[in-house]
Amino acid sequence: MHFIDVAVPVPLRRTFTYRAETELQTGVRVRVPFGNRQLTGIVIGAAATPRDTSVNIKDIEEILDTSPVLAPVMVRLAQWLWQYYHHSPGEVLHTMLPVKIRKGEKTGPDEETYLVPSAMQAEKGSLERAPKQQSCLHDIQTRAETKRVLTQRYSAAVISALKEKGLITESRHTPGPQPQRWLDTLAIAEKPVPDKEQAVAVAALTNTSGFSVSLLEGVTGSGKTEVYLQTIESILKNGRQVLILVPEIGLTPQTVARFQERFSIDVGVLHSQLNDRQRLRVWQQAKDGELGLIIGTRSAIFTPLKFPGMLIVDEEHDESYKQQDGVRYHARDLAVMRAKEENIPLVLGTATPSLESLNNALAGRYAHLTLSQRAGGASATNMHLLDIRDQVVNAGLADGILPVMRRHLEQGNQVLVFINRRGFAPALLCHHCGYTMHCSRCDRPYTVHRAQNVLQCHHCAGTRAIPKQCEQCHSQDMVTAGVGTEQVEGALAHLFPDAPQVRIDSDAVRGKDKLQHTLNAINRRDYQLLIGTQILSKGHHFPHVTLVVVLDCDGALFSGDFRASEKLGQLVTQLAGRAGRASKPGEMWLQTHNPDHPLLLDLIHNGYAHFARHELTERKAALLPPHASQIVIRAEAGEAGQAFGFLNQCKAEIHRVATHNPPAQAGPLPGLIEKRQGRYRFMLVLTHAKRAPLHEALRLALPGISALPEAGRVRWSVDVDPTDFS
Ligand SMILES: Nc1ncnc2c1ncn2[C@@H]1O[C@H](COP(=O)(O)OP(=O)(O)OP(=O)(O)O)[C@@H](O)[C@H]1O
Ligand SMILES: [Zn+2]
Repeated sequence: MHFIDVAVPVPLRRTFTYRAETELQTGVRVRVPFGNRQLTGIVIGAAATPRDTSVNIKDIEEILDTSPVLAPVMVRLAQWLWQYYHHSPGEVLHTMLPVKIRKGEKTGPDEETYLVPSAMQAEKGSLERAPKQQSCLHDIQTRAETKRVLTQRYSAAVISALKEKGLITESRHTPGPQPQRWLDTLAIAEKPVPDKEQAVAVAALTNTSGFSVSLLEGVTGSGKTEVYLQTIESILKNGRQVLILVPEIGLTPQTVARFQERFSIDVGVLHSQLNDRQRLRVWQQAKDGELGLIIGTRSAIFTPLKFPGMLIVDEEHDESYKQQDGVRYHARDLAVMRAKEENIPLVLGTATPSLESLNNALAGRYAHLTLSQRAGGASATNMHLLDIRDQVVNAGLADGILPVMRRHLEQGNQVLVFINRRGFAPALLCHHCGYTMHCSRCDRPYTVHRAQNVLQCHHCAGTRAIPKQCEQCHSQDMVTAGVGTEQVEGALAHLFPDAPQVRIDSDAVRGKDKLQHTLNAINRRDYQLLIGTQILSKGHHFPHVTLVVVLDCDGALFSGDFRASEKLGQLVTQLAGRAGRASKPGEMWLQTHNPDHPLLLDLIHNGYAHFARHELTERKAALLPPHASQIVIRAEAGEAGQAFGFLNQCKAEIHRVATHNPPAQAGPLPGLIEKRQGRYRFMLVLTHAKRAPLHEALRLALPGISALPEAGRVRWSVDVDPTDFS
């Protein structure tokens, strides 16, 4: 009799012991009874023989796999995840596995129709006048191919001719795995000669074996992608797989095409818009070692690899790597654990490192590679502050910026105007009584959207018609306050009627294709004026943009979020990086009411590298991450007192159990957005200079917290290494 530890899909923070006739491999799926249900679980390992064998330990009912769906490395990663993020194993596996695997469905590819050579031999010379048929027959004879693939290569007529001649037949079966299939087509296309720093980086990364983490800190346009391309060349040639993570909106067809074109291999692509079947297919192919290269967003970090060679996290500072619900994991941190478990190198690339990664590099825990020059002779963007105090400002545009814009437009170049707010205006108010139209579920002003003619709440997405009169005093004198992209677009159309313009925000470019078309049109120079939000700031290559204007950066200087200045530094630097990427030099102007602010001055004059190092010393002085560890417990409820009360009880419980070396507890504090969708939001912030005692305190407190009667009444969650305090 064997006792087995099984992770089952329930929200409890523990695994369960079952009995099996035989020993079971770690990572196989099993059907187990749970209460009066039957669930699909994953074998985590052998369990200790229970001390009290009289407790009713149930039998495993069915073993679903002959080989594990999760390799031992991935099982260890899962265990790390549920311990580190204090989550239930069930929820962790839910996050890690494709839906169809979780549901206990059959793994492996579906049956396919193959075209195979028949026993009949072609008569000599019979295909001489049909070269297409000859070549098709040749393909079929040399390699088993599916009908699907062959009909992409040959016309239906060619295939049916061969069938009629009795030279080929159809056969249906499940394809066996074709490990390292990419080696059949792998070829290296023409590539630029790396500059000195690129060459050093490529050499350093190519010479590592086993586990290591390297921070590749390369200014925007310095050719980091080229470094990845040249580094993974030898890895792919050696039959090893490479997994590349990119930010949510950095995964464009151009990115994928760049890798495909360089290597002439299939690239497995994983993003949130795939359906379950597509996702399972890539997952399975990667697991069978058929795909050499997989590029994906956050959750692609869970892709199994049969021949792991290297992990790359591009734009490692990007916020989209942190999941903000369920298991709130950070894909970059997970990549470090994954690389360690797989014993392979990890590359973290960015122009604007997160303070976490920078700190690790400066402390010598990560190798530090730098690219300080732009590639191909492009020069760095010049940055300037525009003091807009006492200036006339119209729709967010100060008088002083207009001649600068005109100069660039007259030279035929493109100008990018950045404003981080979509819609026409962030508020609608009554000019008579001052009443502001607001969403009652979130207690926040509605944003005015002129294009759709609605008011929209940006916190819950709720909409309503734009009222003709004030709800409070019935005056018809309703005015907007503040500026959004739509308003800037309208104003620019008046100011520069000859410059074709395009707006790029999530309203204007819904869907992946729309964004793609717009980006292509920009690079075809269909537009001269680009007005956009965050979407424009990341990774895109705009060779004709020579001027970037940031309409407002003052908000971030006075934010309640201690990461606001780091984020501002990253945003401004990435935006500056969109200008002057080709032969023409670029410049950037930041409109501000605070031209003497030391933060802005440091960023403008000394660049992000200096700015970030200075931020690190500030964080150290304030005992904030990465010089301390944090965990947040959040709670939401329809009544503010309920959420607040629950967190107070959490605080007391932590205080009770963490007698030795306890964490500092701040709160309960209201979230930066106090109310959302009718629920009040509070948080309890735990901070400790050391990670281990912080986690230990929470681990000890969680059973007591979960048992609180309030725990069943409020919506609460644990967020380890929080990045978002909204
Ligand atoms: N050694 C080189 N010689 C000539 N051109 C190069 C070289 N390396 C890269 N390039 C070109 O320079 C441009 C920028 O390179 P790449 O996209 O790799 O930079 P990046 O650092 O990833 O950019 P970013 O972080 O700003 O998105 C590309 O057009 C690329 O083809
Ligand atoms: Zn709302």
